[in-house]
Amino acid sequence: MPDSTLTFAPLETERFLLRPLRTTDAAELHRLVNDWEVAKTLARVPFPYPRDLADDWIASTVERIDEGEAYHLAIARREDDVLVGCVGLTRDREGRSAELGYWVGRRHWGQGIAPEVAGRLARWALANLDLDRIVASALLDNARSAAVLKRIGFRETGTGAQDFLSRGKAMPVRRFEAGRADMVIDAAPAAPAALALPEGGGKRILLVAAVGLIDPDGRVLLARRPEGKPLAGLWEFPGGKVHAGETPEAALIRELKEELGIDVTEACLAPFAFASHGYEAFHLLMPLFLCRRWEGVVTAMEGQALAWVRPQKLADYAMPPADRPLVALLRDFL
Ligand SMILES: Nc1nc2c([nH]c(=O)n2[C@H]2C[C@H](O)[C@@H](COP(=O)(O)OP(=O)(O)OP(=O)(O)O)O2)c(=O)[nH]1
Repeated sequence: MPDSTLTFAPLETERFLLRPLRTTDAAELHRLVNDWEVAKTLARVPFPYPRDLADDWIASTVERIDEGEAYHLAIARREDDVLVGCVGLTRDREGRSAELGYWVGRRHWGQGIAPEVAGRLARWALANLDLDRIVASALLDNARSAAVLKRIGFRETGTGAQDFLSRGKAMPVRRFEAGRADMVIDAAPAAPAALALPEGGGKRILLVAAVGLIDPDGRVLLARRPEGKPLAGLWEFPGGKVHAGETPEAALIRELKEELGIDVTEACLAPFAFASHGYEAFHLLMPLFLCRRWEGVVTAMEGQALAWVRPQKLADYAMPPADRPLVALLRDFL
């Protein structure tokens, strides 16, 4: 489902708004990018940069956002909408990957803008587009750009050569890659007590209750983990952590009200199976219930994406590793 520029909600960072480019940005964009110090680091930017190209480029970015192909956005200061550079992500046509790029106008260097905006766009993309990995590259001698990528969680995967329009030749580059597990999550909440290592060293057991809600057509509800949470972008069974003093059933009844706005009674929660999976920081123990009856209309109360999925199609959705055995069981059962 492609985003439309009209509905593409700008991404906010602490100091900037990442928004679609507008025709009125063309003059400033041209001024900033038609600078050898900027252009020489960019593979797809000619130098000198013709003024008309700024208009064409802006029009093409708008089209490509509409088509869900690429998200090249203006980096605009929140306080006065001044354009300071661009950050972009281009999807691979076939695979579940995309390429990240960015530049900042020379007069705005030295303020830590690139990690702030590139990290935001990468985290947004992994949480909201069906991607498993983001790649990026930096010129071999561009230590600053390599440091930006590492700071936001990218791993270096090797070197290669890439054609640089601005240089009129191929140049050696360092290649980087990040997946969901690599991304540094901003303002991550302090690890809940349940995630801390117990005395003695072993992993804590984290108890999470989850449910397969089944509609009258036999479809199962999946919810997408939102940006900012671990495993963001993966699809999961609705549910959440069991709080101290709660039963798994009570936790689910609470979570389903909070997350989906529906009322479920304990009698309608049928125990089905469980997941037991070792994550790096904890060991997940997750009973999965099935539920076919509830009161109210399933609504994404927290803005999360929801999908009603036919059992045979469940495998098309990227889910946390703990869920894989559950999906197989559910498909056979339904
Ligand atoms: N709800 C749910 N969680 C899953 C599934 N598979 C899986 O590995 N998990 C993991 C992801 C998380 O580490 C953990 C659930 O924790 P959570 O952070 O979503 O729980 P919560 O809703 O209570 O969230 P919060 O209030 O702590 O933000 O269980 C699944 O299918 N459903």
